[in-house]
Amino acid sequence: LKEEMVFHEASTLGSLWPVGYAGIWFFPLLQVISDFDMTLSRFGCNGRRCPTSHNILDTSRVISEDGKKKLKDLLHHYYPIEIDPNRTLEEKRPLMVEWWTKAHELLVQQKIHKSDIAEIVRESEAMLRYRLGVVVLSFGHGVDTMELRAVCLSVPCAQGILTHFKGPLIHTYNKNNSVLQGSGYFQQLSTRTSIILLGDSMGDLTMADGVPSVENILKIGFLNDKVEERRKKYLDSYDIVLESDETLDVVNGILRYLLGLELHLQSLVGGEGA
Ligand SMILES: Nc1ccn([C@@H]2O[C@H](COP(=O)(O)O)[C@@H](O)[C@H]2O)c(=O)n1
Repeated sequence: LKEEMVFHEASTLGSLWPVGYAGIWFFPLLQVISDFDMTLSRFGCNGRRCPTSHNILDTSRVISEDGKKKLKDLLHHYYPIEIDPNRTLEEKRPLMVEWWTKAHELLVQQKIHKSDIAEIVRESEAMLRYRLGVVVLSFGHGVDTMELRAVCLSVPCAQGILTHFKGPLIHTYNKNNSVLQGSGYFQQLSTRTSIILLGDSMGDLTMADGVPSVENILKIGFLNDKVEERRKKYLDSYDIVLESDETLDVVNGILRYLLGLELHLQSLVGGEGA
């Protein structure tokens, strides 16, 4: 069964639950909605920060020294705002748009070749917490949902060169159905009324807004940075808070538990897959 759970590539919008899985009770009712950066990917390793999707590009060999400096200055200015527990989300939203917009403008100026991207990602220090063997709706942004083995750069390219970023802009604090409009994603999964939501910021809490007929939602928050200052807010908002945990062990434990229940129920009625 574990093998059955390692199937499609993660994080493609519109993907369905693993083909061939015979579950009949819990799993057809379940969807996982996850943030990508610092949630599926790691925040740190051996005492060092791991890069975000943006950081991978920002610090790579395809960016000029001047470009790198400007992108770094933006990070140093806006990241403290992003994680400031004393600012409201309303205050943060326009500033995040400002950050993403300025960063994207700088990236476009760099004339990045699409063909360089996969190698840049391979060369980077980005790491997944775990090779999650299930299909997830993953909220990425800008440099868009980047798998670590091969990047799908969701940006239009002219002759393979980055020309601009496609909208809608998804940043840390606007992740909800408004940015998925027209994708039909939530409609496709409308029978999956139980949700496991994974995030690392207060902005990730709204990722399931717009899912029709939610019956159960379990929100799991990774508290990676400024743990002391932000603990209370996270505990008030997430059902489970994982502090400085670079694994997906808790999530996998929950999925395994559900799978165990599923198999048990199937065996009681002599169902398929028992
Ligand atoms: N130009 C940028 C913009 C954002 N970031 C970082 O990416 C992270 C994205 O995390 P989410 O939880 O929103 O998926 C965010 O924490 C920003 O710090 C960046 O590095 N460069």
